[in-house]
Amino acid sequence: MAADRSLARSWRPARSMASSRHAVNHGVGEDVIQGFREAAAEFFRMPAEAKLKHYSNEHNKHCRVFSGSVTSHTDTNDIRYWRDCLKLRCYPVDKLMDHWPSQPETFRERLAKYAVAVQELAQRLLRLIAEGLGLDSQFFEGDLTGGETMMNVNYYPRCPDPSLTLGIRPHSDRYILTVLSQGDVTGLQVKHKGRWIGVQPMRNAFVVNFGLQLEMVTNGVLTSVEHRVVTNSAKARMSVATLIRPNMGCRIRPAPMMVNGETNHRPKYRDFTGSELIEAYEATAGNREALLALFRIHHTKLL
Ligand SMILES: O=C(O)CCC(=O)C(=O)O
Ligand SMILES: [Fe+2]
Repeated sequence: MAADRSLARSWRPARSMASSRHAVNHGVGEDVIQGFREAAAEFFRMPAEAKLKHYSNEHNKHCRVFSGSVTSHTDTNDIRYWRDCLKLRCYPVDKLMDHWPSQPETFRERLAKYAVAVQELAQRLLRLIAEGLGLDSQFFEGDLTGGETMMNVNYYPRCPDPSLTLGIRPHSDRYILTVLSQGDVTGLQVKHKGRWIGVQPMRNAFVVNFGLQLEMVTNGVLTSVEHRVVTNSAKARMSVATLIRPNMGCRIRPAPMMVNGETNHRPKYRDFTGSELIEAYEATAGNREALLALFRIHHTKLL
């Protein structure tokens, strides 16, 4: 497929690559991206009462609005989180769209187009990642990515004093892959060699972030990206994160192709289910090191 070759040239990962990249030439139409972004922005512009009916802190709901975010267990100061989030399950669309907000009127139709296009892009990226790792190109298909896809539509209002707030705490995403549309306002930062570095927005490009599940499935070859969002006093910001998820009951383990008996290639992580991953993620507030520690195998050294 021509689009695949062009995406591969711009994107194909090497072994041990950096864990957050921009995807361009991705084949998702500007009308699809901007169409959904406009509908989502309109959702957040609705009066508080209209949004309030979706408000919930129940994690299992298919669609909910909430504000702020839990305090990271690594926070020692009193940071406030400056975010409203519309969190919903977005794919497969036919099964889930009745749960989505019915206002604004264009919302469901535009989300359906966006969710299908981004799902297809994620599948193409996963095939390229598998090939880049020397795995079968279909390696990630099936249980590892077969759960209902999640979406965070994040809205960060202008903040009078950004020094007192964060948009989102430092975290790695939990699953295989996140495809993020960050719009054209800065705010996303990734950790690189111990420092936070801003990811400059590129119109219509997607930021692709590797998640913790991918880090463990590749036995640490592809590392998950730690990221956070800072606020600003000049402009509100909106991002749309699409998270590809496993079937919750399936067993997840380092890919057999990536482990063997040699010291450097022993399995670094034990096997676990998608539900265990979620539990561990909640317990560690998405902190990469703390979460990986819960699944790490400690091999005894033979003298
Ligand atoms: O707003 C962003 O750019 C990042 C959002 C994010 O990290 C998330 O929803 O998990
Ligand atoms: Fe994230």
